[in-house]
Amino acid sequence: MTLDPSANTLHLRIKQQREGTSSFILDVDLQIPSVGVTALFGPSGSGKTTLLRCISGLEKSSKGQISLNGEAWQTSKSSLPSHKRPIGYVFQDANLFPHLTAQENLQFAMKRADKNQSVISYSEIIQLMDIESVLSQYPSQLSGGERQRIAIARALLIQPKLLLMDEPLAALDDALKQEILPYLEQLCQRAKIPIIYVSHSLDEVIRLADYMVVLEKGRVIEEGKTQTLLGKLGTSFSRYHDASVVISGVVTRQETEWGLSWISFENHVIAVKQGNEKTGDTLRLRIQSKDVSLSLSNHDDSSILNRLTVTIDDMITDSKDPSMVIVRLLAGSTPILARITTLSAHKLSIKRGLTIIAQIKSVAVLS
Ligand SMILES: Nc1ncnc2c1ncn2[C@@H]1O[C@H](COP(=O)(O)OP(=O)(O)OP(=O)(O)O)[C@@H](O)[C@H]1O
Repeated sequence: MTLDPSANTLHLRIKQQREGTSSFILDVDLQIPSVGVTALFGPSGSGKTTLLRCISGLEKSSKGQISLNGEAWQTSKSSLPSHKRPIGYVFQDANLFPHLTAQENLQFAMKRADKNQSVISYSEIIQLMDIESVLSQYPSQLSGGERQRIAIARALLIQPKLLLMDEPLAALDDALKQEILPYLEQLCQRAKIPIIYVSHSLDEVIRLADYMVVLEKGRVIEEGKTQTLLGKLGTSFSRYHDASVVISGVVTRQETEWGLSWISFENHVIAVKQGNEKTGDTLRLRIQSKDVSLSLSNHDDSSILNRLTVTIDDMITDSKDPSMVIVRLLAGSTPILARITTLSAHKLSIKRGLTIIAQIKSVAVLS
């Protein structure tokens, strides 16, 4: 890959070998979009945290080139020290100063702020993270979710050019995760800077990330737009039980008497439970492969509302469970995955090019 330092991307060409006994080598060559959220995904020990540490300048032995929108932070000849890199960092644990109130923690960050950069104002972030009522509390008096919201606000108040988030929800229980995710969604949609988000959770990645980088043993094995990668067969996550696709569509009809909105994409429509959306709004829908079944005929005597006429594009056996296959379907050019038993695939004579009915049992509205 050629490194074009003038382009509007975060360029990372990094080689880093851990000193000491570890044989781990991180070796990546990436051009990450300079807007939106990029998820770093991969098994434990694949090098996600090491990559974030290299970007932030904490790994002194890292070699290579790092630049954001043409501004070089590291070259083969020089390296900007960590404290001079305009980066906000959110860790798994909030790491707030315990002897300062939430507000004093934020004020401390504001003293470090880059005066030439304006990512977000104090009032905006207080409102976005909904932390006004807890500003006078000390960290020990806050819930885990509140602490993490203060930590996110603090990272943004230094007015960084890049935000790194290393499993920011990992230390929270499921209920707190669900509580904080909407704040993160809002933040990710409104932030004017690139965000790199490390997670083990496909659910978080699907909700938050526009772009995905999958690491394995220090190398990039998959990379691309989230929506495109999710619709592929043979990726590391397509065999997951919660493997899903994301479809963007427009609300074209609402039936309030039935509590439904109809979402159109290409020549297809999908019904979803009506929420706050209005006709004309664009929605992102998540369809899990386990919620899609296949039928050779269109049963309009079925309780399943969403039945799409699709074409079989491809199919693979789940390498971890040979009794299951994952079938890639095309609704127009939009991919949908179905996870069905190998026996069903055999009985239906599933093969490429076959026109078939995809029955979708459940659809989640993402945003
Ligand atoms: N301080 C260290 N000294 C030596 N080796 C280390 C050190 N920290 C991590 N490693 C090794 O570097 C490799 C990458 O670790 P890293 O923490 O970057 O992975 P990760 O993908 O973030 O994992 P996890 O998802 O578990 O956080 C691993 O093999 C790990 O054992």
